[in-house]
Order: sequence, then structure tokens, then C-alpha cells
Amino acid sequence: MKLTWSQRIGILLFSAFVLVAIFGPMLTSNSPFSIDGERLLPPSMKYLLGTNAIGQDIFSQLVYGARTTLYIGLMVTVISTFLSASFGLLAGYSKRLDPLLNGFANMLLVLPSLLLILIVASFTGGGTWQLILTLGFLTWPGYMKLIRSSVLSLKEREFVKAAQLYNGGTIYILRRHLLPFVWPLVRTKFILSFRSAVAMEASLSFLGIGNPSTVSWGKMLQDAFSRTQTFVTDAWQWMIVPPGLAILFVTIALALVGESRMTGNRFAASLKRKESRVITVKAAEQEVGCESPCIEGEDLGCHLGAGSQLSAAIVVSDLSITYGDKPIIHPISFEVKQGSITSLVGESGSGKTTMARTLYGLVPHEAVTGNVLINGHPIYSNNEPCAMQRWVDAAYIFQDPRNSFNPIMTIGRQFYEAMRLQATKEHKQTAAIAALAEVQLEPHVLSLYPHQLSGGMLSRALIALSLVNKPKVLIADEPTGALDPIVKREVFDLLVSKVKEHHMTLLLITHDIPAALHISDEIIVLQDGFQVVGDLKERYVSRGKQLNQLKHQLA
Ligand SMILES: Nc1ncnc2c1ncn2[C@@H]1O[C@H](COP(=O)(O)OP(=O)(O)OP(=O)(O)O)[C@@H](O)[C@H]1O
Repeated sequence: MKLTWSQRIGILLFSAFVLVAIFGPMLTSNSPFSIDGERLLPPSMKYLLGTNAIGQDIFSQLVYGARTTLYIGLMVTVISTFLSASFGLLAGYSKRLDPLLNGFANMLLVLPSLLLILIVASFTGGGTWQLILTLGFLTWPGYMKLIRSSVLSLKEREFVKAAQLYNGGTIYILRRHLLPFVWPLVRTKFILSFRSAVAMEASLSFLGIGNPSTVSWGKMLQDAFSRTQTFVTDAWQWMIVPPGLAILFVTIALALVGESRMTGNRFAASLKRKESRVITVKAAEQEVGCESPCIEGEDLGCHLGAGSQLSAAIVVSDLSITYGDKPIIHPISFEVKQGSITSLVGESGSGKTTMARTLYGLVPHEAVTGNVLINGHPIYSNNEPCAMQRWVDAAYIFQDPRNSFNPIMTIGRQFYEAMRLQATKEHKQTAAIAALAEVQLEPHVLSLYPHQLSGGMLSRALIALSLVNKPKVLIADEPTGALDPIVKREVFDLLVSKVKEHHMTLLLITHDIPAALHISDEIIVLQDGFQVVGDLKERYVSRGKQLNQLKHQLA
């Protein structure tokens, strides 16, 4: 990351204070507590900043005070930032923990924080660690709420759903997929916390709450303000100004460090990127060296397919979907034959995407009634391993290739992640390069970030990702929807040719009826959540045929 000038100045200034805190005692031979000078002496060679009202050396107090102030600031910041980040991530990600953590944060937020800190600090005594714990435990909720709301929206994005589907654990997803996005917030919180902890420590010491056996800048100020001599003589110039300026400069230094371009630009840019990503997995044993079966439905005793169902890659029976009390898909039943291409067409809002997502188990169970089998394995099963079988049997391509990948991970890393079973890195690399070659992409694409690829290249990379683990079924939701007509045609043809070459079953969701008619063995038409059959379907399809003819004539 490139630092701005203001950040460099801030870092330099802050480093100077840290150096003083670490090596400062070497700069002075006077003890900050010993009373060996006369009272209120002006600055001299012996007492560089004079003496205070009881004859202690102000310079050595300032130097030793830097240690206390920065130490308390650092500890408070570490505790507060850690709590903000971990509670924010957990509350945003886990529906179960959210009410508890968010409720607790709300409670702390509505209470007047300064008053709360004063009360707790005065009850817990004036020790350094009491102060650190009080400030650390009472100052996390604000940024926790910010991180939580970012995670709430991030977790709905498709690359997070993909990670969940290939069995990524909660900690893995939080660390690998969500933390990098909220990291700029965490960093900003760290810097702001440090700044406010320094100011807060000074204020509390100034109010007399703090460790009486240590020296800090706040205590120096409190000491100065409590003596009348400070103001009736020139002593204020060396009793108040040095610690006051020290607090001011540390605060300014941290404010300059915190003025991060990353916080603005990259975070906003990364959040702007929306959905979509291929969800795929089956470790292709021959290519990635997965010797034992990765997940075998038969072994799990969850293969429900029998008789005619074995010839069907997808079986949908009496499936209906309701969000709240709004029915989206009315009871529908159909089968998609093994090795066939079936298109799901319909007007905008007819329920195509909802249907496709339901087939892949991406819709909450409570919204679904009826059954879906992919390769004989139930998608909505209480038996978790059976339900997870879908990521072995099938791959899913979401809309919009531009935003299909996690924007802050290389393409290669996202390929390897989808294959992260027993395979070694070399095997994964070989398999990924082979899959890219199938779609005419060079191996170096693996080292690129999604924004470094064109829309067409990204679409090809997505198809490669869907092929890399050799699924039997591919569900593609408008895979070319965001491309221009020429690239769209190329990518469409590539997808269909690869599906045929690998004897896969394709369920294609599309608006493009002529294209659907051209490639499909079967068409399913949806209208307002109902399956259109009989004459109506004929009419719908013949309209598509007419459009096709018109297109040929125009061509
Ligand atoms: N999570 C949701 N909560 C409530 N309603 C939803 C949700 N998702 C979709 N819907 C509703 O379901 C209906 C079907 O939406 P869907 O996205 O499946 O349509 P579609 O046919 O794929 O449309 P398009 O072709 O424009 O993408 C719409 O009325 C939409 O408002």
C-alpha cells in the first residue's frame, strides 16, 4: 500500500514518541518521582523543562509519562479492536449469536459511555490494568456495529455462499473471505481507539482516576491544574504546555496515520462488487490425486434415486417456494434427463432464478416444500452429508461474470480453494491449468485478480472453474447475461460444447428463447411462478421460433 505524505508524517511523529517511551529513560538521569530540585524552577541545563510545584523534574516525568500513556493506549486499543472485530464478525455471520452480541452492544451504546467509564473505573480502583480493562471493555460497540453491518451484507454474496457450500468452516470463512473485506475498518478502529485511549487516559488521570504510583501526561496536567502557583507564576509554561503538547501531537500523529486512502478507496471498491460465482466441487480423482472417494452418496446411504429416477439428473416433485406469505413458485414437478440440455425460460420476475437457486439448495429450508433430487441425492435433507453431496454432483454458475469471484483473491487461489480436498498444491495447479486450457485461457491467469480480466475472460474462467472438478450436472443462471452480443455468443457456444464434451447435464436459465430453442432438448416455461404447459407453452415456444426465423432472415 502506498502511503500518503500525511500518513508518513504521522508515522514519523508517532515513532518519535515510541522511541522516547522506549529509550527515554537513557536521556535523563533524574527520577520522575524524586524531589531533589527546588520548587517551580524554570528550564535549565539540569532540569530541561524545569521543576513542578513539589520540585520534581518535569522532563523526566514527560519521558516516563510517555511509557505509561502509550502502554495504556496500546493495551486498550488491542482489547477494544479485538472485541469489535471478533464480535462484529460473529454477530454478522451467525444468526444465533447476533441477538446476544448486538443486544449487548446496543445496551452499552445507549448508556452514557464517559459516565459508565467513570463509575466502573472508580469502583475498580485506580490500577493501570483496571483502567486498561475498563476502557477496553467499554469502547468496542461502535465499530462492532459497523463491522457487523458489513458482514451482514457480505455474507449474502455468492463467493461466501460458495465457500459455505464446499464445506468451509465458520472460522475459515470469517478469516479468509470476510476479514479481508472488513480489515480497513479494523485498522481504522485500531488507530482511532489508540487516539481516544490516549486522550481518555489523560482525562481520567486528570480527574484523579488512575494509578497514583505511576506518572502519566494526564497526571502531570492534573497536578499542574490543582496548584494555584501554576497560574500565578510563569510555571504554567513548563508544567502545562509540555504534557499538553505531547497529548496533542500524539493525537495528531494518530489522526494522520488513520487518514488512509485504503479505507476509502479499496474498501468501497471491494464492496461495490456484487454477486456471482461458480460454486463447484468434486475433486477429480484422476487429475487432482484424490485417492479415496471425496464424498460418495451411496456410502452415506442417502441415494434415493431408483428406477426411472436414475435416468434423471434432476428430479423435482411438488416443489413450491414461499417467502414469508408470498408464494414465488407454485407446486411444480419435472425431470431433467441425464446428459440433456434443458432450458428454463420465462419473463422477468417469473421465478427462474429462485427456482435455480432452490435446485442447488441455496434457498432457506423453511421457504421450500416438496423434494429435489440431484443424481438421486436429496437437496433438502436433514442429513447434512447427504445435502452436501450436491457440491460433488453439481456446479452452479451465477449471473454476472464480472463480479463472480472474490475481488481480493487471485483467480488461482479461488480455483485451489474449490478443490481443497486431499489434493496437493501441484495437483491443484495442474488441474486448474488444464481446465483453463479447455477454455483457451493461459496459465498465467491463475496469478491475476478478477479485475485484471475482461468480461469474456472472466466468463471463460468461470466455465473452467465449473469444469475443474468434473460435476455431472451444471446449473447456469444467465451465464452470459452481462456480456456484449458477440462475446455472449462465443461464451454460450463454449459452454454448450464443453457440456456435451464432458457428457454433463445442463439446466440453463435464460431470457433468450431463440438461443434456448437452438440448443435445448427440453424447455420449461415459467410464468408468475407457475409452470406453463399445453397450448400456452406451445404458443410461448412458437413465439420464440418466430423470433429465431426473423433473426435468420435479418442475418
Ligand atoms: N429473497 C427474496 N425475498 C422475497 N422475494 C423474493 C426474493 N427473491 C426473489 N423474490 C421475488 O421472487 C420473484 C421471482 O424472482 P426471480 O429473481 O426468481 O425472477 P427471475 O425470473 O429470475 O427474474 P429475472 O429474469 O429478471 O432475473 C420476484 O417477484 C421477486 O421479487
